[in-house]
Amino acid sequence: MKVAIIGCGNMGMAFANSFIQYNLVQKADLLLVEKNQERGLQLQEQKSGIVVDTISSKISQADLIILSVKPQDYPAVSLDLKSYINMSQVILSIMAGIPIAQIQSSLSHDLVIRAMPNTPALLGMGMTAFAAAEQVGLSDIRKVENLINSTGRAVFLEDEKLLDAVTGLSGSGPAYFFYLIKSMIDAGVAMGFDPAMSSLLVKQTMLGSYHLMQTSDKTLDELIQAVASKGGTTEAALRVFQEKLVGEGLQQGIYAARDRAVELAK
Ligand SMILES: NC(=O)C1=CN([C@@H]2O[C@H](COP(=O)(O)OP(=O)(O)OC[C@H]3O[C@@H](n4cnc5c(N)ncnc54)[C@H](O)[C@@H]3O)[C@@H](O)[C@H]2O)C=CC1
Ligand SMILES: O=C(O)[C@@H]1CCC=N1
Repeated sequence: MKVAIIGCGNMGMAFANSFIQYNLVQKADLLLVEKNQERGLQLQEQKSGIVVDTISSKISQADLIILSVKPQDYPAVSLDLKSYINMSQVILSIMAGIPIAQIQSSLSHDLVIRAMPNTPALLGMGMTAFAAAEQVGLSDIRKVENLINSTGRAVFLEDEKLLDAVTGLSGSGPAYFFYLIKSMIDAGVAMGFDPAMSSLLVKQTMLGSYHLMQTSDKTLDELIQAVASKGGTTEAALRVFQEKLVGEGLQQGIYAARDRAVELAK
């Protein structure tokens, strides 16, 4: 399969490297279109594929074209791409917010799949949800799903609109996790630990808790109760979280991310 990736930053290359690692795409069949000169040179040194800096007739040979530029850069990309695209090519967009219909009309092209991955894709541990235009056949959906599976887990959504919620939940989700960990490490430092010790205490706690959650029969509420002794320390912390509306704040943040995804299409 020949694949072209337009925009070879964090996510574009997370995808490219997974395809190569699992032998789904050969390096000779991977066209990397990267506008930034410095980044292009870096990719050339890494020998991950054929690196070019502009969209040209070379792209017409690709079976699949992945759009992984920032949504704000898409209008310029679509103007260039429109002249080279051919009818049988499948477009896979991982851009936040931009709906399938908008991509179809800007490229005058039917076969569009839209996906929302996240950065653990760099390790093959990503979570991606995707939806497809009704014109895309099952065989093309399967091919794209196989590729996405090399970056982690994939779920197909019948309702494309939910992709904005996915963006707020799992697309941006890694940042929320790191934010939480950082806040805990900062609290450890404020209580007198050096940063390395605080980091160890927090990260191992999160790792162990994740595995406990995944292997236990208990619900999340029951797991919380198992830590929070009556009249004990955890209860004291949870009371403050409730007073400060930590849970609600987190939820409001997630809705704001979802709403921003909707705005990015405008
Ligand atoms: N970073 C993340 O956690 C996630 C990002 N996304 C989406 O993935 C897309 C890319 O995000 P990142 O990889 O984080 O951004 P990035 O900034 O790391 O990569 C974008 C790349 O596109 C290149 N570029 C811009 N205009 C170009 C053009 N005309 N031709 C060729 N290359 C061009 C830039 O030089 C840059 O290297 C965005 O649309 C974002 O919404 C989706 C899920 C998660
Ligand atoms: O922040 C963003 O816009 C992108 C989409 C999901 C994660 N990063």
